[in-house]
Amino acid sequence: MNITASYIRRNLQGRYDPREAGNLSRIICCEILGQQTVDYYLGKDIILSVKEEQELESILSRLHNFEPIQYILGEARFLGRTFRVTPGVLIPRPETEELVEMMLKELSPVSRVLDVGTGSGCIAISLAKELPESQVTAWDVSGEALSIAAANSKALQASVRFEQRDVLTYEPCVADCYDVIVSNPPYVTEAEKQEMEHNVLDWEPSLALFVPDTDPLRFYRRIAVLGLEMLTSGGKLYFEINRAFGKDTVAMLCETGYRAVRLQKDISHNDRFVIAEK
Ligand SMILES: C[S@@+](CC[C@H](N)C(=O)[O-])C[C@H]1O[C@@H](n2cnc3c(N)ncnc32)[C@H](O)[C@@H]1O
Repeated sequence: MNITASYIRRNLQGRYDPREAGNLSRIICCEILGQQTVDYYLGKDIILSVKEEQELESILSRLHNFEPIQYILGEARFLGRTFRVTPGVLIPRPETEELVEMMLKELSPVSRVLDVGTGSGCIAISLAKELPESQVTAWDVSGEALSIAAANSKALQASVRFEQRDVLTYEPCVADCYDVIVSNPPYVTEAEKQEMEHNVLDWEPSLALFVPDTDPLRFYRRIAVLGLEMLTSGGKLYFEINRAFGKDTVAMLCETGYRAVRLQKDISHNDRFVIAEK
């Protein structure tokens, strides 16, 4: 193992488990310090300039504070594309990639799609890129998230209309007509905070994460009600959900009048997606 990689691993010992420390060491050496991956795995040493040594110390101190590596890099990968991320937006998750992959298999190529709570824009932009004949609109209440999403859209040359909307208070108008509404809204209950890792709790935006214990389905219920007005007949809802509330979400959608409601598991066998038809 190269000297820098073993120094990084030793430095992160106790803060990260050995597998994660190894992964971080590879990312730092290859993606930040510019070492070729093959040289990294061959254990070749890197000669660091004084500036690079200082940069390495700064990265290690940020990692000691549990800052996610994606915020340190300033980017995250989602379905083969690179998205800019800052602590103003949620870091896109693999489960959300699964949601988009499922949608790409099921959606008509010419769809009017609304993404509620777009964050980095990962869902909306991926759909717009993969379904270029569709019209994609994306809402978020956070101005900071919208400006990052818009920058990502521009960098990836996607066509997405971004609108600042609070879905909890928004009243639809006649122009709101969609074939599909997708959302990965905040869904972590306050009670679940205790089980969360520092890198999420201390760094990712609370606005993107939490819902009150007393009303864990608040976003899903509101979007379902809006969907009754804003979806075309046969239009679909696609939700990413908290694995603890699959059955409750299905029951709520059936009571609200949706049909063909299905609950799907993610790759880790957790209840993770709910799809419904108006
Ligand atoms: C879990 S994040 C999802 C971000 C992104 N769609 C993803 O999958 O990575 C939820 C998003 O909902 C937004 N949000 C929170 N409250 C909202 C509200 N009342 N109206 C609209 N968006 C809201 C947050 O700002 C955040 O960007």
